[in-house]
Amino acid sequence: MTTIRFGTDGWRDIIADGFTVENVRIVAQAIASYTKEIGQQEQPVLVGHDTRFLGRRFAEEVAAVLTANDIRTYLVNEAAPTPAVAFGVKHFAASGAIMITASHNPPEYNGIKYIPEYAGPATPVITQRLEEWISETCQAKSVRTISLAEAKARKLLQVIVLRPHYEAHLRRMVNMDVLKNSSLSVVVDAMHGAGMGYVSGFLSEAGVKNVGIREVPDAAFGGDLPEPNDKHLHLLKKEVVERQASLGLANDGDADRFGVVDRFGQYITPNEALVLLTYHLRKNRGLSGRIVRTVATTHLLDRMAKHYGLELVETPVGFKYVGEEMRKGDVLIGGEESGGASILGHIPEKDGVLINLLLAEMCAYENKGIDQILRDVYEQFGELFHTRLDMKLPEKDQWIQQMIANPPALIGPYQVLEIQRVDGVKLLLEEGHWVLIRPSGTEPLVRIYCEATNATALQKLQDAIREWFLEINV
Ligand SMILES: O=P(O)(O)OC[C@H]1O[C@H](O)[C@H](O)[C@@H](O)[C@@H]1O
Repeated sequence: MTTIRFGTDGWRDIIADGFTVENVRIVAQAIASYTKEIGQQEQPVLVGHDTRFLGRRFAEEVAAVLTANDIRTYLVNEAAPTPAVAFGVKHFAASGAIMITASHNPPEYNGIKYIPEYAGPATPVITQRLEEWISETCQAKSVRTISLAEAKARKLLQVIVLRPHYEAHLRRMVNMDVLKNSSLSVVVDAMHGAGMGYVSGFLSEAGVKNVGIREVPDAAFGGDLPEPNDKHLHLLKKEVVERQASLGLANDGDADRFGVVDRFGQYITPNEALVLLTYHLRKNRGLSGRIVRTVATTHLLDRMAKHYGLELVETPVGFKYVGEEMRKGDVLIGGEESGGASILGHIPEKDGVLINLLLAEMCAYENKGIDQILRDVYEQFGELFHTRLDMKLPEKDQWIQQMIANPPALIGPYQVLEIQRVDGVKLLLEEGHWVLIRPSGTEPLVRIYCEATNATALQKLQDAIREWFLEINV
């Protein structure tokens, strides 16, 4: 039997290999046992799924196990974004939610995210306890399950409509009037995921000219990955340019991540989007609070925090850590380099739908293209240059451990001034450049992030790093 592990953000495995009905039932049973252990069995549990292959079927299997354990189960009536399901946890005062999704992974994957009662990603303490319950469930072979008909007859199962509640909340978070009066035209790319119709529907309601692409469910994701990054947004780039739109907005498979393209079809990185949003929330919305970013996220946010007199908090990679800070309160924006963010007044979970709408709102407020606003930001705060290398190394763990224990004293011509070990190893260099080396928690990769205060320095850092790998023949 394959081991079920909760990685950076839930359990993911290949459908019919590790991700089987049997294993899904085991995870559901473990969550049922955990829910009872923490005394929350009287509250309902939400069950949602995205557009992946067999998503509905797996969600029903989960519901059958929860109800067999006498836990009231609210099964979401259709494919839904992870942030909508997380919002539903708060809205329905649930003890938590089980979301069937493998986020932006390839189509052959599916997975489970557990969202506890605070409506954000499960903390490592919780996932560790779940893993313990999983192994106990396997040993004791203690999975309970009943038919959905019986669950309904015993009034334990209810199919719920979630979307209007989440949309009502979005209307409170986004300034519809500003959008209404704008001359924006947007292309929205749902990448065949659960975000279908959410961003485009909201924009239409606000009277913003927009067109949706890849807004039909496709478990094969059109032969692409539902990952809204530079590599996978070629269609959106093309459509934005061809239609002479002012903005392109995308979401990943479960719509917790965002992706942005400017009017020239140029990709806007999540680091840039975070900087833009911070600027917008301060300048146009007059909001205040702490800025939370992961170790891998741009230090331009630090400059902005300093300028605005706001506290900056750094966390390890993973929105579970950002969310944890948000739960302490007073966070203006929490975000990460991989395309996740949330803001003040929202749930402590990354929400690609909300972020996309806020970026459109920003363009409407400023009456400018996102590229122009970015230039304004750079004029005021200076520009930083960043990149990420994802490396497949044969001896990954050994290499990383060595790097963490004995990092180099020099990277290219730049001396290491400070070593931090919050997540992997982060080397703060001369002139304000930095390099972070860490193992991915979701893929068998080493991630190397670099940020420099000028483009030449970034190139020198990248060259130096490539040389390390030439030495070990990768
Ligand atoms: O770099 P990794 O460990 O692979 O994690 C990358 C990302 O994975 C998931 O999407 C998490 O939700 C994110 O919070 C995290 O940033």
